[in-house]
Amino acid sequence: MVSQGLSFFQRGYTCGGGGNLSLKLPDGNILATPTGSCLGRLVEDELSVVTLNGELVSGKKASKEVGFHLDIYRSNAAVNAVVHLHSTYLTALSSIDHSEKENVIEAFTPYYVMRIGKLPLLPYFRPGSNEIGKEIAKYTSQGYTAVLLANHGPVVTGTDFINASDNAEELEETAKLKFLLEGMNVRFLTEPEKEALSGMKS
Ligand SMILES: O=C(O)[C@@H](O)C(=O)COP(=O)(O)O
Ligand SMILES: [Zn+2]
Repeated sequence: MVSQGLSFFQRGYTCGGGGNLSLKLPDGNILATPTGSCLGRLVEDELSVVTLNGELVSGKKASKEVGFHLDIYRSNAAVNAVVHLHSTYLTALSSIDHSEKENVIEAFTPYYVMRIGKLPLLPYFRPGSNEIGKEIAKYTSQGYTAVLLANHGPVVTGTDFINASDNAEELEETAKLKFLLEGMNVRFLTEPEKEALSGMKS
């Protein structure tokens, strides 16, 4: 988590104190980034360990978003890691008033289909609000890999921490491509092409 946080930071996927990370430990507790921490300067001994009910076991006070991380774990047993970033292109996308909110990135690459598939836009909530987790869980319980919090940024899950990180990076690059392709005659994947990729989850 420390090295991946630094990698996210160095490659511009996060800056300042934005974003938070968590993963499920073998004993069922959750390792999370402390509140106010910069992902580029995480300290191993300071990482927070909390129970699935949110009680602090060790380390510093956990992220103010640890509640939504826990709601996600409780919503879907296949999720073993959560990555929340304020990455530039996804945060820009989250700040557009989309009329269609069930999926704000129509697929134009197979990698997006294999890792994410659909990206719902959730309403705006104050960061740290208890309501965020309830809204996200409506989607993660159905198997969605990622959601976008309006005027805030992405929340991305994975079967393990590397998978969640790779999913978050692929999603940010897809959003970047979407903006690069703005106004161009994009060829979107057809339904049969998307169906042929189902079961090819990365
Ligand atoms: O946007 C926010 O304030 C939080 O969602 C966030 O990204 C950082 O909060 P902490 O994890 O509590 O530092
Ligand atoms: Zn945030």
